[in-house]
Amino acid sequence: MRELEINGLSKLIEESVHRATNVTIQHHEVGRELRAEILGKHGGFRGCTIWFTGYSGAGKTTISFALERTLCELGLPAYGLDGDNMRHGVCANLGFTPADREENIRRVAEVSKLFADMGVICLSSFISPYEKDRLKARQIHEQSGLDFIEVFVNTSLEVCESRDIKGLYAKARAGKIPGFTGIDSDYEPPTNPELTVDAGNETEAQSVQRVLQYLYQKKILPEKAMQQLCGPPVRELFVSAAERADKTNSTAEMPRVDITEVDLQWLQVLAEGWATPLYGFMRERQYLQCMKHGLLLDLKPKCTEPGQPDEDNLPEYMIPEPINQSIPIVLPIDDAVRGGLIDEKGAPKASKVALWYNGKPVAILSEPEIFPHYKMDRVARQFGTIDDRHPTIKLILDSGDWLLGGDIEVLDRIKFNDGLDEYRLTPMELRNKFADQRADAVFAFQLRNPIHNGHARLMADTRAQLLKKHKNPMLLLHPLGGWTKDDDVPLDVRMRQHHAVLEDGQLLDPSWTWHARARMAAGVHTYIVGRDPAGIQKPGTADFLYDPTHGAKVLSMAPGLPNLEIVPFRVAAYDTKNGEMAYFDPARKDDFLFISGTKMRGFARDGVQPPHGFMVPQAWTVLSDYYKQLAEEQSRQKNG
Ligand SMILES: Nc1ncnc2c1ncn2[C@@H]1O[C@H](COP(=O)(O)OS(=O)(=O)O)[C@@H](OP(=O)(O)O)[C@H]1O
Ligand SMILES: Nc1ncnc2c1ncn2[C@@H]1O[C@H](COP(=O)(O)OP(=O)(O)O)[C@@H](O)[C@H]1O
Repeated sequence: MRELEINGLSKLIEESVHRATNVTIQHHEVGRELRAEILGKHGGFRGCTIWFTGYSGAGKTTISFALERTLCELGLPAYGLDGDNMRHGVCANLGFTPADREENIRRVAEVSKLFADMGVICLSSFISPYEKDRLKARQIHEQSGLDFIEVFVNTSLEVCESRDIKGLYAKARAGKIPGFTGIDSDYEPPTNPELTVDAGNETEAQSVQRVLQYLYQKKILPEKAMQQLCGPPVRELFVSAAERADKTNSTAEMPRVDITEVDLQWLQVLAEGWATPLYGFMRERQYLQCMKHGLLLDLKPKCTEPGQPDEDNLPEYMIPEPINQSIPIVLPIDDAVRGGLIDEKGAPKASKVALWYNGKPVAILSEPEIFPHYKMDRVARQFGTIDDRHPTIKLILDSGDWLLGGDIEVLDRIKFNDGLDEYRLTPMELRNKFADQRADAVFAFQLRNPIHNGHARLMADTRAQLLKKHKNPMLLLHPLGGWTKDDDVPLDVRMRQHHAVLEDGQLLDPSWTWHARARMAAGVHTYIVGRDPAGIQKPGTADFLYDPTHGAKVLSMAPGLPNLEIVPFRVAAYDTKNGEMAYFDPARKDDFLFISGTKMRGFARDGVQPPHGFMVPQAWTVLSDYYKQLAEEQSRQKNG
């Protein structure tokens, strides 16, 4: 036996395998489909092997066991096979010579194949240092018609050695473990893995998320499970870095459409995945679904009329359930632009159009579709009035009479270069932040005003409420960017004011706060909802355009917003008796002083100090300094 260990056991095994001559493959009576039916609450056969390779300490076990837990919790059968564990059983008689490693990989590949054949997602983590052994493992699977997904856990030897969680590198350096991978035994990195994870630089959660995203793309992770995990999947519309130069050059050959700043903002919304699952600017079909039903029902490219066959039932056009979409995302063009894009029969001249902003191509729109822009209909439905003293109504009514729909590829990240781009995280970046912080619930508070202590109290109370069900609820503080009312406090000043509130730390603790703009695509589950957004007034009057309570009521019954929890907004006002912001108590209504956004701005403008306890003092300083500066500028301009 000792001799065998030294010479390697694999020779003997090879011989014994070859010795098994009079054997015939026996066929099962149960096939993969039936096994899948028994195993999976998600239906369909999903058996495959995900093979993690990398140095000892790279993160193979950590990632695969985290995946095993996540997949099992989602109702997907998964099993982690691990080098250390297998070497306590099936491979207990193998050492670490190249021949023993070869036999180790052969055996575990065969075991993995059986798990995968049964319908299990098999997570195999083995150093598997040699390319030829991994190739053999792949062949073992592919010969049986099973997917083999090689994941290179690419952590450098230096990082693995510095981690040295089992103390093996120290021993190997001291010469106590001969043939240790990376020290005196080779590791051949995969040349063409299905996926590489940068586990030396990213967090565990990010590595796990990357594998999950891959499994989702390969349809091993079903849509429903992915949604359960992190909300609706995010559809980003950027070209990849590798394609950027070629695609940018190709725009020179395309018809050009110049877009406005507002169009560019919508392009950003589309590109970053805020409008998931839209592929681009709405075509007529999606525009009608949105305007007339307030929902996205599918992503099919063509409209049909009664009696016409409704084709295009391709999986990429279907969505599992209707999604709320009450705002159209469209690209208006005028007669002249339309004229340049169509031939004499009215058909598009080119299959691709370049969208330009500020003298630069920013996106490619494919398979263009041009349809009429019924602006009055749009405005009346969306705003409940056609009064063009409302600035957005005016903007729409002044825009082109046609809409240009089509799939979009955005050439580069859209930046606004106003010093605030660092806060404009994409939904995927936000999800990663939340995952890093191990947030198990995310709640959002959107505002266009500075934060006073009543707001802060509401956010803190919401967190306390969520802590009854969750371990680490995080707040997404969501100041509105873009155009707001002319007399609003500008975004950069509000951001500084928000920072001052967070730095004070008494009401809002920065450890559970991340500020940025966001929507559900970023993984938000809980909203704090008050009155209708921004309390819009009838132009030229002091009356509300909508019933102020309707916003919350409508949202609470809106279709197509699954898994959204709404925490009611409780009105806070200044309690003059106790000298603090508190929830309004109708029984003591005379004790309360309501300080609206307008009143607050008025105080700051007039240099009036708000009552003690209304706002964090440093945050008030940010505001009053801004108004002081504004007044000085105005008087300078007046004087010359
Ligand atoms: N000489 C030597 N080289 C590498 N690793 C060693 C060695 N001796 C013991 N160990 C421990 O065994 C684990 C690796 O087993 P594997 O089955 O994955 O190795 S291999 O694929 O056959 O190369 C490995 O576990 P991980 O750290 O999880 O990779 C080590 O804990
Ligand atoms: N992105 C990451 N992915 C996986 N593990 C990570 C990551 N970042 C840090 N680690 C840490 O690295 C160590 C990896 O150990 P382990 O999973 O046992 O590696 P292996 O199975 O490859 O030997 C763990 O302590 C883990 O917490």
